Amino acid sequence: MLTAEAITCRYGRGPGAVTALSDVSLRLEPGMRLGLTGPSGSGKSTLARVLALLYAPDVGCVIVDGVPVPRAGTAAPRWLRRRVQLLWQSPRAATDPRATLRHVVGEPAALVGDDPAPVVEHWAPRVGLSAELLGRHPHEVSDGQLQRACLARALACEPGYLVADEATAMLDVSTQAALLEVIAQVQDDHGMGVLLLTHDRAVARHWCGEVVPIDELTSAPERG
Ligand SMILES: Nc1ncnc2c1ncn2[C@@H]1O[C@H](COP(=O)(O)OP(=O)(O)OP(=O)(O)O)[C@@H](O)[C@H]1O
Repeated sequence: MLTAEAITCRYGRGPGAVTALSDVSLRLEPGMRLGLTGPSGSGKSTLARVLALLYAPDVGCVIVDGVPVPRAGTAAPRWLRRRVQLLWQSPRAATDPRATLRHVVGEPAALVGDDPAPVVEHWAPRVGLSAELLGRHPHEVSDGQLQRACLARALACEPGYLVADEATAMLDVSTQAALLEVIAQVQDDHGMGVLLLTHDRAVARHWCGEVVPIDELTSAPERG
């Protein structure tokens, strides 16, 4: 289970500080498909980053499979960070423009000193990336193709939980459906929990077993 317990997250200090999340609690079970909806600025990306252990909250804690994540100042161990993978809204911001898609997909294996080739061979076809596309750089592929590479990279970590932050928002309807179908298939095979954060309630309702508006978990962002 991936748990956020009473998370409060602020940006800045003093009178200009923004409270992006206030006392948010959430549970994501393995195999669950949970949709979290909210308008722009409601704190979705902040929550996504807290859950993916990229931001330490000011108050509260994240618990991954029963293991509380260390507070700010102490890096969470790599195995814990790999358990929760984040699929970003913008694949271009999440990839090195100099890396080929093959390197993007193989990155998690390379980082731990494993041979990336078998990992790429396994995951690229699953997300619909051909060998020819794998040889291209981000500027030589479409957003949808690059997001497929980012999805393969996330899945190559064999995460227990996938947090998708507006991950299909920039894609056309058919590419969006294809990507969600890949996630659904991998979820069926591996039982990972998926949190879909989106402003699009129709997509969330169509795809998720349960949909919760973020303002039911938190107060709206406020000054101070
Ligand atoms: N680095 C930052 N510094 C200061 N304020 C920030 C920062 N990042 C986000 N915020 C503020 O925190 C609040 C929540 O932002 P967040 O990006 O989490 O919302 P969101 O729901 O993901 O929005 P969007 O859908 O537009 O990405 C907003 O008021 C935003 O302006």
